[in-house]
Amino acid sequence: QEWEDGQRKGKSKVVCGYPLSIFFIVVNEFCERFSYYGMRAVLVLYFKYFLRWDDDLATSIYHTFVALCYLTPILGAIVADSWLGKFKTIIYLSIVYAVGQVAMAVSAIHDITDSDRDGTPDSMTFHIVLSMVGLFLIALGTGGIKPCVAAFGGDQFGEHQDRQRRTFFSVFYLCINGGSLLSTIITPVLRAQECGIYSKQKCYSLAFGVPAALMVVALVVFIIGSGMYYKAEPQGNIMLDVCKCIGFAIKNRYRHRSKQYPKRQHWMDWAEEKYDKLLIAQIKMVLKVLFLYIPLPMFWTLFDQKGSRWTLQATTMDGNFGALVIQPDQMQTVNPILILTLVPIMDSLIYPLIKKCGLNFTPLKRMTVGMLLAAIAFVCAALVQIQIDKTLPTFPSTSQSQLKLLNMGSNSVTVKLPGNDALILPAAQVYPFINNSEIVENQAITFVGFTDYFLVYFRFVNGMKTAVNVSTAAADFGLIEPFYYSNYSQIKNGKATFTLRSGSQSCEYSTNFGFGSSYTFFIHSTLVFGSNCQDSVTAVEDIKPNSVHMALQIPQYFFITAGEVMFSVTGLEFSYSQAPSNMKAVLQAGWLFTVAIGNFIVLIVAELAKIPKQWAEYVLFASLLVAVCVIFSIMAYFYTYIDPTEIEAQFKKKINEDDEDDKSKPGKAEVEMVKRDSIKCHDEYDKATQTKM
Ligand SMILES: CC(C)C[C@H](NC(=O)[C@@H](N)CC(C)C)C(=O)O
Repeated sequence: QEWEDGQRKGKSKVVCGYPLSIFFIVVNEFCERFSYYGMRAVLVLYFKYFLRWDDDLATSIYHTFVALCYLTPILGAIVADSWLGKFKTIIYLSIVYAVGQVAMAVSAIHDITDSDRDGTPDSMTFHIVLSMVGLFLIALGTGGIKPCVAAFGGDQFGEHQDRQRRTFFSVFYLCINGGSLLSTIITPVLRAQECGIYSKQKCYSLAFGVPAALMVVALVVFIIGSGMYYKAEPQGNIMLDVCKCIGFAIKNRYRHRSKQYPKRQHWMDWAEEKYDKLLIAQIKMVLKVLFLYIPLPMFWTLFDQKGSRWTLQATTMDGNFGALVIQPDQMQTVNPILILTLVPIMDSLIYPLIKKCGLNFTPLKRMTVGMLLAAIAFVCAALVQIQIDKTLPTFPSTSQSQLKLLNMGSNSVTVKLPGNDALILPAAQVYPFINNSEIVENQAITFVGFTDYFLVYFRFVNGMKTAVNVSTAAADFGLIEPFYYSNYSQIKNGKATFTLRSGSQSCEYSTNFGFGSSYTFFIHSTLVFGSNCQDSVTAVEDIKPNSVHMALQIPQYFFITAGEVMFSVTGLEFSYSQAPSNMKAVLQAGWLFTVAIGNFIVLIVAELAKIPKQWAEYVLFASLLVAVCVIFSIMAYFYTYIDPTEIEAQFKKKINEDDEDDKSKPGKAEVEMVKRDSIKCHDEYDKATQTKM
């Protein structure tokens, strides 16, 4: 260890107690996350509008890609810990990653296959194949380097630099969020530009090109620092050894299942006959941590719904912040913004304050609190949803029908529907009606999945005896025959002025459209062209404008982000500090694997539970996380913190002593030695694993 610390000191300058080398690592992470999140921000739109895929295909491919990005860390970690070492793995996979990003940028140049120069690619297959290859390379690169970069950063600190290493992981997390925040703001702006050689189209190539450039910058920065890094050597095919050792322990245990054989302290001790004591101890450390990871995916299940359920929730809310109008998906940037403020507050204020109060706020306690905060976030989301539901229109159930009765005449009429009381409908009025008798089954107008949050649906019903043309300054919505209605059309939210025209006569009607609303405009038979037609048109709200303000989502974002800081930042460092030296990247990959499983749980629970009320689904997720949190806290209570470096040092020392011993006393009975070693090993392992949760 001393030798390793000496190596670290010799390699890199120390600035304020921190090795200078970590500067290159955090800048690399910043650029890499910019590249990843920037590309991801426009990916679904690229699928939909460039490749012309439908929503379902676009969403499925998007989620498959994200899941793949969290599965490939295992591959990267195995390559790093067993074969190439972290440094070379990062370099090689970063090249793969940058090539993938360039492939994406090239795939988005429509001019390449646009031989008829009409602005659309002629060979979509070329663009699809190239972008899929690009995405595969990106998933391999980003996932592969992810566990290596974090662990490589941790490696730069010596044994007695725990505090500095903890700070490094916090800064590392800040860089992740700084990079992602910047890119999710910048790349949509780049996408909105128009570019092209023969014809101008939305500039996806630029939106992918800038992230590609940032990945190249990330690689160059990492290479510049190469002379300063401490590079731990890979120690052979460790994963294969681990699998073989576990397999042997299980087989050996089974062979000696009879009562005549004395029990051993740990089932892994059954590998002692064949395997190195150090390897067995290292496997024990890893298994203990992996066991503790079992409940963790539930946190990510809730966390990753920011991008899906919470964004959909925002589409039913009012994003008008005065001078600023926020798009539903832009609300997600609240998370990195809060990370950038909460991480320093936690590190420099909250944690030291808790310490001052004499409380031992251990990593596992922090993670438990983080889970509870995420559950609280979902309770907040449920409360907001209840408010939204109050403002939503009542849609008929599957056994009901919805009618809208329009009295187009100038006198009131009495309407009698089977099984209902008679009702009087005044002249020029509309009466929405939900009927239990199935007149036309389930005939409600539902607007699921607005194509654009800023668009509003409207239609006109013509109660006049002459045909009427409806137009705005920007569009003509066509002629509506007498006593007939137009199809629904879309218009931007805000104020709109319609021109109603019959022959050479016209009049104007103005109204205001709120976010997410839908209207039926009823033109009265009494309308006189040439005069003001404001009073001769009745606006009926099919769907009320969104009235619950998006700011109400801030508390849920606050709690989920506070939870993330306690859970994720701590978990990242915990996974590093509790891993044996030769399996640091592997445990980082195990940590990221919990994210992938969490994403699959979202799909499974949402598919199986099929809860009709969204607020109830939020409460279900919150309850599941609380239940999992209780299990986790019990498991954490029995977890004993270890110092892998110390354990490994003791084992190495003992093995050296044994070697000396063997040389001086040749022919000593092997069985005797195994027994004694086994006892010693347990003592050493126990000594080094003292602290509980
Ligand atoms: C799963 C996480 C460890 C991934 C981490 N994400 C974040 O830090 C988020 N707060 C970023 C935000 C933009 C979604 C990461 O490494 O990307």
